[in-house]
Amino acid sequence: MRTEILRLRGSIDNIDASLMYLLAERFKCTERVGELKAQGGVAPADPLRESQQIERLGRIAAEAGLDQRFAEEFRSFIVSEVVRRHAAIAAERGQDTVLDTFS
Ligand SMILES: C=C(O[C@@H]1C=C(C(=O)O)C=C[C@H]1O)C(=O)O
Repeated sequence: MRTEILRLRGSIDNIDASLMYLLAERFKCTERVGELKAQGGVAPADPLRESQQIERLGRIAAEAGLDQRFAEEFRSFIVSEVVRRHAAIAAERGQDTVLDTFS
Protein backbone atom coordinates (compact mmCIF):
# COMPACT_ATOMS: atom_id res chain seq x y z
CA MET A 1 0.00 0.00 0.00
CA ARG A 2 2.69 2.48 1.08
CA THR A 3 4.78 1.85 -2.02
CA GLU A 4 1.85 2.35 -4.34
CA ILE A 5 0.75 5.59 -2.66
CA LEU A 6 4.31 6.93 -2.88
CA ARG A 7 4.49 5.97 -6.57
CA LEU A 8 1.11 7.63 -7.23
CA ARG A 9 2.25 10.76 -5.36
CA GLY A 10 5.23 10.94 -7.69
CA SER A 11 2.84 11.08 -10.65
CA ILE A 12 0.55 13.55 -8.85
CA ASP A 13 3.55 15.85 -8.30
CA ASN A 14 4.48 15.62 -12.00
CA ILE A 15 0.89 16.40 -13.03
CA ASP A 16 0.72 19.36 -10.61
CA ALA A 17 3.97 20.73 -12.04
CA SER A 18 2.59 20.40 -15.59
CA LEU A 19 -0.57 22.24 -14.56
CA MET A 20 1.53 25.11 -13.19
CA TYR A 21 3.58 25.35 -16.40
CA LEU A 22 0.42 25.20 -18.54
CA LEU A 23 -1.32 27.85 -16.45
CA ALA A 24 1.74 30.12 -16.61
CA GLU A 25 1.77 29.82 -20.43
CA ARG A 26 -1.97 30.48 -20.58
CA PHE A 27 -1.62 33.63 -18.43
CA LYS A 28 1.24 34.89 -20.65
CA CYS A 29 -1.14 34.65 -23.64
CA THR A 30 -4.11 36.20 -21.85
CA GLU A 31 -1.93 39.02 -20.49
CA ARG A 32 -1.02 39.95 -24.08
CA VAL A 33 -4.68 39.69 -25.16
CA GLY A 34 -5.46 42.09 -22.28
CA GLU A 35 -2.89 44.60 -23.57
CA LEU A 36 -4.25 44.38 -27.12
CA LYS A 37 -7.83 44.81 -25.88
CA ALA A 38 -6.86 47.84 -23.78
CA GLN A 39 -5.12 49.38 -26.82
CA GLY A 40 -8.16 48.76 -28.99
CA GLY A 41 -10.77 49.81 -26.42
CA VAL A 42 -12.23 46.30 -26.36
CA ALA A 43 -14.20 45.00 -23.34
CA PRO A 44 -12.28 42.83 -20.82
CA ALA A 45 -14.86 39.99 -20.90
CA ASP A 46 -16.17 38.34 -24.05
CA PRO A 47 -19.41 36.43 -23.26
CA LEU A 48 -19.74 34.93 -26.77
CA ARG A 49 -16.21 33.49 -26.67
CA GLU A 50 -16.89 32.18 -23.16
CA SER A 51 -20.11 30.44 -24.16
CA GLN A 52 -18.18 28.73 -26.99
CA GLN A 53 -15.52 27.64 -24.48
CA ILE A 54 -18.17 26.33 -22.04
CA GLU A 55 -19.73 24.26 -24.81
CA ARG A 56 -16.41 22.91 -26.08
CA LEU A 57 -14.87 22.17 -22.68
CA GLY A 58 -18.11 20.54 -21.46
CA ARG A 59 -17.88 18.13 -24.40
CA ILE A 60 -14.18 17.44 -23.77
CA ALA A 61 -14.77 16.91 -20.02
CA ALA A 62 -17.55 14.39 -20.73
CA GLU A 63 -15.34 12.55 -23.22
CA ALA A 64 -12.45 12.50 -20.72
CA GLY A 65 -14.65 11.23 -17.86
CA LEU A 66 -14.21 14.47 -15.91
CA ASP A 67 -17.14 15.85 -13.90
CA GLN A 68 -18.67 18.59 -16.11
CA ARG A 69 -19.70 20.76 -13.16
CA PHE A 70 -16.13 20.67 -11.85
CA ALA A 71 -14.74 21.43 -15.34
CA GLU A 72 -16.98 24.50 -15.63
CA GLU A 73 -16.11 25.75 -12.13
CA PHE A 74 -12.40 25.39 -12.94
CA ARG A 75 -12.79 27.22 -16.28
CA SER A 76 -14.82 29.97 -14.65
CA PHE A 77 -12.26 30.38 -11.80
CA ILE A 78 -9.42 30.91 -14.26
CA VAL A 79 -11.33 33.13 -16.68
CA SER A 80 -12.58 35.35 -13.83
CA GLU A 81 -8.96 36.05 -12.90
CA VAL A 82 -8.13 36.79 -16.56
CA VAL A 83 -11.04 39.23 -16.89
CA ARG A 84 -10.04 40.92 -13.60
CA ARG A 85 -6.49 41.35 -15.01
CA HIS A 86 -7.84 42.72 -18.32
CA ALA A 87 -9.92 45.31 -16.45
CA ALA A 88 -6.84 46.24 -14.37
CA ILE A 89 -4.66 46.63 -17.49
CA ALA A 90 -7.33 48.87 -19.09
CA ALA A 91 -7.60 50.96 -15.89
CA GLU A 92 -3.77 51.30 -15.65
CA ARG A 93 -3.84 52.77 -19.15
CA GLY A 94 -6.74 55.09 -18.36
CA GLN A 95 -8.77 53.13 -20.90
CA ASP A 96 -12.18 53.23 -19.23
CA THR A 97 -14.37 53.65 -22.28
CA VAL A 98 -15.19 50.30 -23.73
CA LEU A 99 -16.35 50.10 -27.33
CA ASP A 100 -17.42 46.51 -27.82
CA THR A 101 -16.47 42.90 -27.21
CA PHE A 102 -13.94 41.27 -29.56
CA SER A 103 -16.29 38.49 -30.82
C1 LIG B 1 -8.64 35.99 -23.12
C2 LIG B 1 -9.78 36.64 -23.46
O1 LIG B 1 -10.50 37.42 -22.54
C3 LIG B 1 -11.42 36.86 -21.60
C4 LIG B 1 -10.86 35.63 -21.01
C5 LIG B 1 -11.04 34.43 -21.64
C6 LIG B 1 -10.16 33.27 -21.31
O2 LIG B 1 -9.42 33.33 -20.31
O3 LIG B 1 -10.15 32.28 -22.08
C7 LIG B 1 -12.04 34.29 -22.63
C8 LIG B 1 -12.83 35.32 -22.97
C9 LIG B 1 -12.76 36.65 -22.32
O4 LIG B 1 -13.84 36.76 -21.41
C10 LIG B 1 -10.30 36.63 -24.83
O5 LIG B 1 -11.20 37.42 -25.13
O6 LIG B 1 -9.81 35.84 -25.65
